[in-house]
Amino acid sequence: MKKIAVFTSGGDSPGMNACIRAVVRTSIFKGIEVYGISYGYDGMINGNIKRMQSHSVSNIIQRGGTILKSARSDEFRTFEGRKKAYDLLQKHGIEGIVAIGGDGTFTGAKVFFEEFGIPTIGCPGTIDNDIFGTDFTIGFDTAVNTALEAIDKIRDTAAAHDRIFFIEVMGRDSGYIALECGIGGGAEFVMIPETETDLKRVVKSLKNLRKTKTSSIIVVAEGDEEGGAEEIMQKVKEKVNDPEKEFKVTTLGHIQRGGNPTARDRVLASRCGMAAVEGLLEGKSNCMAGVVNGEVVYTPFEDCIGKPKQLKEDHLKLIEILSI
Ligand SMILES: Nc1ncnc2c1ncn2[C@@H]1O[C@H](COP(=O)(O)OP(=O)(O)OP(=O)(O)O)[C@@H](O)[C@H]1O
Ligand SMILES: O=P(O)(O)OC[C@H]1O[C@](O)(CO)[C@@H](O)[C@@H]1O
Repeated sequence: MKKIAVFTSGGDSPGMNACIRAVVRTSIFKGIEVYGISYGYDGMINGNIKRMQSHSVSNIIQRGGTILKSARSDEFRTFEGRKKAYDLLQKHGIEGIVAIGGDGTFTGAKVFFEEFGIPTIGCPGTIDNDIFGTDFTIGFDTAVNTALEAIDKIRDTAAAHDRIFFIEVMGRDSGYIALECGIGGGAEFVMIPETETDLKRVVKSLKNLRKTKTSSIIVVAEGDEEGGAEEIMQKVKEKVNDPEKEFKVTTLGHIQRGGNPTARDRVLASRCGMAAVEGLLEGKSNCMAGVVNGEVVYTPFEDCIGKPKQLKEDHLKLIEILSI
């Protein structure tokens, strides 16, 4: 293999740059040419591709976002779009691809590999941590710490004014961020898409609030089946029906996707990026390089996408027991 390409796709995540850097520098170390595709699959279709050198990735390890930009591409979902992407890669003589992104990115990569056969390895770049085959995804640790910092600050006001705060964190289909910062932020309740939300229990607890505590922090993953934080707050407020109790909502939003990656994310990104290039050179394909129990592991895309990543039962129990 003499030429490979790397791109980032789906939602950006802190650590993607560290991963790009690892892919570029490992390739150069191994004596192969490396190309960067900008704007994910759209860039692959439109020919947004350029050769990268070691200096192309200087001074980026500490930066959030992605120097290769990211996009969600509708055209790549069509066979015609993917054919255009294949023709473009052929034109440049690309023999292997590193795809940095989430489960959608890997779904696209799997379809593309099955149709056109260009060897592809993924790196798990998403804040959601919802990918099977890696204990953590690149960006998750940073996102959780950002959310946690915000929750700590909100807690000051909650405590000072005896308020009930519903804090919405990201996670369209996944409760990992909510659960982790709910534990770390000492939340009374965490509402996530993976488990049934029992609003009656929340209402009962808030009705009795003054007997035990004076304020409350409730973390809501945006994809909870009962709705977002605003909708859930309205439902709960109506049932609690107590004008003495003050309800507030804060939506953290994209603040969670930005910022300098933590040490954990930089190291994970560097390991996955290097492993992706090494995997391609060893003949691996149609799989993701992740880290499980401290070791690099290659997991077929099929499993990364198809197998659910189980939330830890003891994490759910922690919230219930420690918030009494
Ligand atoms: N079934 C599919 N066929 C072809 N391409 C797909 C398919 N599913 C997803 N893709 C491509 O992958 C891109 C990225 O997917 P998506 O928008 O779901 O983000 P993601 O990789 O899951 O990242 P995040 O977890 O941050 O949202 C899509 O915009 C689309 O171009
Ligand atoms: O920035 P966008 O395209 O609105 O995407 C937001 C989504 O991206 C994620 O951050 C990562 O998949 C989700 O948690 C969130 O719902």
